[in-house]
Amino acid sequence: MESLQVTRLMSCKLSANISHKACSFIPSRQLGFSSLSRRSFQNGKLTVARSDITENGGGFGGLDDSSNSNSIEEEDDDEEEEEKNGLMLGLDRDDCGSVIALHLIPPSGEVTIDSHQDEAADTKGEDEGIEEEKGGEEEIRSRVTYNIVFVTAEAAPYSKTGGLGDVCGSLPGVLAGCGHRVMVVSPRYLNGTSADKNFAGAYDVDRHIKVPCFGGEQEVAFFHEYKKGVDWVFVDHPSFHRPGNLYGDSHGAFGDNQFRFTLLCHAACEAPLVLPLGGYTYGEKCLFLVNDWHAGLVPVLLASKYRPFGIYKYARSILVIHNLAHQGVEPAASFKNLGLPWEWYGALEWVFPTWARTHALDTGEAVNILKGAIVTADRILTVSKGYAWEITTVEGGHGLNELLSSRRIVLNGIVNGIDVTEWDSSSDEHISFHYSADDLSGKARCKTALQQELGLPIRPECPLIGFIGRLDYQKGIDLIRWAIPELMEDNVQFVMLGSGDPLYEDWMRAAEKTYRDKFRGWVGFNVPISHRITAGCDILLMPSRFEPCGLNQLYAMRYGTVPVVHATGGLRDTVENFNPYAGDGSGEGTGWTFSPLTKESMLEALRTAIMTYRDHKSTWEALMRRGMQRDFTWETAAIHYEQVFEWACIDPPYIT
Ligand SMILES: Nc1ncnc2c1ncn2[C@@H]1O[C@H](COP(=O)(O)OP(=O)(O)O[C@H]2O[C@H](CO)[C@@H](O)[C@H](O)[C@H]2O)[C@@H](O)[C@H]1O
Repeated sequence: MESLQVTRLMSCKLSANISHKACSFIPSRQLGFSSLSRRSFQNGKLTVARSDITENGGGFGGLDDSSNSNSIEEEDDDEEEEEKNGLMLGLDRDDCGSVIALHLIPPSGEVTIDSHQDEAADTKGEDEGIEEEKGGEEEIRSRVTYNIVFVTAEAAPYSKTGGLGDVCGSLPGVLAGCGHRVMVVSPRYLNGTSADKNFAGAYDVDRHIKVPCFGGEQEVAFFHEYKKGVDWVFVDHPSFHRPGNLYGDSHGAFGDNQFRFTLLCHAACEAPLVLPLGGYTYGEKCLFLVNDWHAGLVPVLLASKYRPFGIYKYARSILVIHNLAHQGVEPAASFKNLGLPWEWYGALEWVFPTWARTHALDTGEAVNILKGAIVTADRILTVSKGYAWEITTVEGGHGLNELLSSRRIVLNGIVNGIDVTEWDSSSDEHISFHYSADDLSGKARCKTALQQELGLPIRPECPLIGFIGRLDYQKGIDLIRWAIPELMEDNVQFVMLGSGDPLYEDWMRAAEKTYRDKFRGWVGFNVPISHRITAGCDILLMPSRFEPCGLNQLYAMRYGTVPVVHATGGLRDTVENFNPYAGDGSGEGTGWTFSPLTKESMLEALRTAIMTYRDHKSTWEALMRRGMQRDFTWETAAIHYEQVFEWACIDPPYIT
C-alpha cells in the first residue's frame, strides 16, 4: 500500500443530519470520517476539511449525492478554485451506506508518494494517518497515527484516587505528542468540595444522548476541555455528583457503581461518533484503551451492540489491567441492566467456587465485567511484564488466570512511565528546596523541612522511612503494622501517608500517639504532602502483597529516595536489588527487593538499607544517583504502547 504525505488542506462542505440518539440494538447511522478529517458545524451544515488524502487520479464525480443525504457545496471562491483543480476520488461507505471516508487529492502537485511498504502500512489501511520522516540518506520511515479513546474511571488532575488516575492523566498527553489524536472519556465527578474546580475548564458540548440500560433510557451529557493536546471528555450524570470519593464514602463503596460505570461505557462508545470535538468527530475507526473493570463493558458493547450492525468494524479495543483484584462482580440478575443483548450473558457469566458461596442454595452465579472485557478485547495489556506473567498463575490470577492464560498470545506487559514534569526534584512546586543528581544538598534540606512540618525531632542523621499509598490489603499495611513495634526500637523515624481501610487509619493515629518522637501517620489524600514525603525521606517502603506496577517507587527513585520493596510484579521489574560486589566493587542496583513477604524478611531488608545509609555514605549516594538517572519516562513506555497498537490493528477484530 502506498502512503502519502499531504501538504495542502482541502475543504468542502457537507450538510448532514446530525441528530443522534444512542443506539439500543439497531445502531444509529453516523458519519464516521477517516482519521484526519476535520468537521465543524456552521449554520446547521457540516464542514469537512481533510488534511490527508489517498493517492490516485480521478475527479469530484466520485461523490454520488443521490445515494445519501449529504450534499457537497463549494464554500467560497478560493475554495471553488481549489476544488476545481483538486480531485475527489470517491467515498468509502459502511454497510449502512453511511460515508466513512472521502478520497481526495489536493489541487497542486504537492503530494509526495511513498512507495515504501512496511508491515504497518500494509495492514493499517488507508484510514490511518501516515506521516513520513526522511532520515539518513535514502531511509524513509512511516509513522502510523491513531484515533485513541481512553476510557477510565480516573484521570488526574481531574479525578484521582491512585495510580490509575496518574496513568490516564499523563499517558494521553504523551501519545498526543507522538501525533495521535487522543480523547479521554471519564466521569464528571462533583462532590461539593474544592475538587470540583478541577472541572471548571470543561464546557457542556450540548450533545445529550440517551443510554438504554437499567430498565430505561438514561440521559447523559458530555463536557469537554481541550488541554495539552488531548480532548478530555467528561460524562455527566447526576449519579456522578455526590459527596465522597470517586467510588464510595465513609459507608463503603457506592451501591450503584455498576450503574455509574455502565453509563460511562455506553457514553464512551458513543462519544467518538457524536462529539464534534474541535469541529469534527473521531469517527468509528478508533482504538479504545479500556482501563480496568469500570471501562470493561466497552469491548463487550463493541462486539455485541455495534459490530453486528456494521459500526466500529475497524475499531480495536485494548484492555489495560491496572489491578486484577477489582473485577466489577455483581449478582447474575443484574445482567439485564447492562444494556447488552441476552445472548451475550455467557461473556460475563461468572460462577463462584463452592467454598465462596454464602449458603447451600447459593448457586454462585454472577456477572463479572472484567471477565467480559478479557474475552472480548482485541488485546490485553498490564502495567509491567512481571504482572503480565503473575496474572496467568493461580496465585496472582484472582480466579481469572486460566482465562488470561488462554489469551496469553495477546497479553503484554508495559511498565508505566511517570510524569517527569510533575515529579521533578529540581522544580517541584510542592517542595521547599530543589535538588538534582549533580547537587543533592537540597534533599537534606527537604528532609529537615519535612521533620519540622510533621513535628518530628529534626535529626538529619536519623534514617527517615516513608510509606505512601492506599490503606489496603494489597499494599501490605498489615505487615507494617506488625513490624512497627520492633522497628521503633531502632534509631529511625517513620512517616505514613494514606487513606482507606478505617482499621488502618485508626491504627496510624494510635501509633502516632505511642511513638511520638518517631512515627507520624497522616490520614488522608494529600498530593503536596506526598511530594514532600517522597523528597524528604531517605527510604521508601513498599511491602505490597501484589503490585501491578507501582508508581511510588518510581517517584522515589527519581527523588533520590531509596526503595525497599517486596519482590513482586512491577516492583521487581523496576527496582534493581543492590549488589555491593558488582560493578568492580562499586556496587550496582537502585534499592532492595525482599522475599518472601514476611515481617522478618522486610525488617532484614530495611535494616540492611539503614546500615548502608549510616555506615557507607558514598555507597548510599551512588544508590541514590543510580535511581535518579533511571529512565522512567512515558516517552519510553509510549513507544511500547505504539507497538501494541500496531499489533492490534494488524490482527482482525477478535470478535467480528
Ligand atoms: N494518601 C495519598 N495522598 C496522596 N497521594 C496518594 C495517596 N495515596 C496514594 N497516592 C498516590 O496515588 C498513586 C498510587 O499509585 P500506585 O501505582 O502506587 O497504586 P494504585 O494501587 O493506586 O494503582 C494501580 O494502578 C497503578 C497504575 O497502573 C499501578 O501502578 C499499581 O500497581 C496498581 O495497583 C501515587 O501517585 C501516590 O502518590
